[in-house]
Amino acid sequence: MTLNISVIGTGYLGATHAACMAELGFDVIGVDVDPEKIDSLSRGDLPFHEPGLPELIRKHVDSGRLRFTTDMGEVGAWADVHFIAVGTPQLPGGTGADMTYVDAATTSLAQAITKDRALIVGKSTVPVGTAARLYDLVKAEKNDDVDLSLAWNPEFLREGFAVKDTVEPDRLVVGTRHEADEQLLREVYAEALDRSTPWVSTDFETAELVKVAANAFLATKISFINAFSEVTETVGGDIATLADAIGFDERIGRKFLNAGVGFGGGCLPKDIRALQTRVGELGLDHTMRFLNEMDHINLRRRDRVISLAEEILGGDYAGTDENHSAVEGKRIAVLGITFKPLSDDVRDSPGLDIAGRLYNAGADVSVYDPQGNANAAKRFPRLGYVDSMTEAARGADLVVLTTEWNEFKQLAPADLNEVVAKRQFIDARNVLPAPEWEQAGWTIAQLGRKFD
Ligand SMILES: NC(=O)c1ccc[n+]([C@@H]2O[C@H](COP(=O)([O-])OP(=O)(O)OC[C@H]3O[C@@H](n4cnc5c(N)ncnc54)[C@H](O)[C@@H]3O)[C@@H](O)[C@H]2O)c1
Ligand SMILES: O=c1ccn([C@@H]2O[C@H](COP(=O)(O)OP(=O)(O)O[C@H]3O[C@H](CO)[C@@H](O)[C@H](O)[C@H]3O)[C@@H](O)[C@H]2O)c(=O)[nH]1
Repeated sequence: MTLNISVIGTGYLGATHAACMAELGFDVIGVDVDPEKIDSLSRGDLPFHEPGLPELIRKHVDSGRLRFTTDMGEVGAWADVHFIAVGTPQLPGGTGADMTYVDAATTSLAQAITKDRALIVGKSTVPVGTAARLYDLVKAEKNDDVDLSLAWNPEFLREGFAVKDTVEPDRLVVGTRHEADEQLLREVYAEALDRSTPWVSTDFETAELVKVAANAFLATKISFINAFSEVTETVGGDIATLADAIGFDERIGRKFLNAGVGFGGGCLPKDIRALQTRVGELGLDHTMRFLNEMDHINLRRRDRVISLAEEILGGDYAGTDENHSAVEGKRIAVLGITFKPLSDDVRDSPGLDIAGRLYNAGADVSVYDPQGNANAAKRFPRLGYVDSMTEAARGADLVVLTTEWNEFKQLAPADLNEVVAKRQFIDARNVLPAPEWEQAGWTIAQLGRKFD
């Protein structure tokens, strides 16, 4: 018997998971409360940017193996395995995770299930203790005629590589309370298991904690190198060489040691905050206090870009008095508004934060991003969004590179020499060859390098 699969929540995670499950040969229905998203996906159109995913969605919508609906009743009567992939954003005005969506989705799903046997599988990133709570909730919903259970299977995909990470994950982690639930998940992931993908079978708490531990570790690596950036900016030295040199040690590794304007996105920042909040609720706030420092190091990188802009644009006056910033009235081009390349996601994006702060300080800010303009404009409509790098830089007193898209990494001084008003650049991702720019008459500041 082939399994029918539903995915509840069709955002970055859910739409990817649904399409990849269809690619693996299952019949899949994606469910969302957002009718516009469902209409778009039903036509085979992906409402966000993720390389390789539009082709997969279209392929399986056309083949009939992948459908989308807003009707929970439809999947309750149909699917054997239901993945929960709804959002767990930071609470408005708080630091903990907003569990409203996970709770609502799980409750309405459990009520809608009418099959004799079904398994609900949590994929969203949640505070430890959630799976046990939802397990009780789900069990309370059904009488003994229905064999309804719950498992936890956190997701580790990266935006920009979501399809590959889903189809060929580094590892699969499943938290279950029953052998039969684990066996069912082994059927779902049979293809990855055939390729000897590590299979970590564990309890609910470990499964939930593995996810937040992984993100906390990644955030720590980035902030670790960025803390050294603050030192090299003061004493001199080269942060990229330092990262290369420690990265040669296999115990450390070079990945996630790229110094720059730090981490953003819909995951790392909110997940380290939610983890601190959760351990605080458990009376263990001292254990994760270091993450508070990681968060601060990260946010200080954004401040550093603002102060460099003031320093460069202020000239001799170098900075800010009580009422005025040196960026006031200056034209600034911001290249890159997404939190990282290959995505249109602007959630907690360092580039958008910086562009907004420069605008609020009185600068005339012009923004170009290959994919992120539309999403950024929804959050910060007053910035000047344009369709090319050159348009953004035209007449600029300062160019700031905040996301390392390939087209920015390939930028040469000659592309902008005659376009800008002043040859002044902040490379907040350390991707340009500074000496070449200096030779072409540019003042270029890079994070992690001393700037005189
Ligand atoms: N984005 C990633 O790269 C990624 C990777 C791994 C894990 N995660 C985790 O996955 C979860 C989802 O993240 P995302 O980035 O896909 O979020 P998202 O905001 O892109 O998508 C969430 C979707 O859930 C829908 N939704 C909300 N309530 C619903 C309900 N009751 N029923 C059905 N649908 C509902 C929303 O309309 C939205 O389309 C989060 O917990 C996140 O931390 C995300
Ligand atoms: O050396 C580095 C590496 C990354 N970043 C920044 O860190 C952020 C996060 O990058 P990345 O982790 O690649 O993006 P996400 O798609 O948010 O993926 C993270 O968050 C997901 C959601 O939880 C997890 O599934 C992934 O495993 C985890 O990498 C971005 O702003 C990057 O610019 C750096 O500043 N320096």
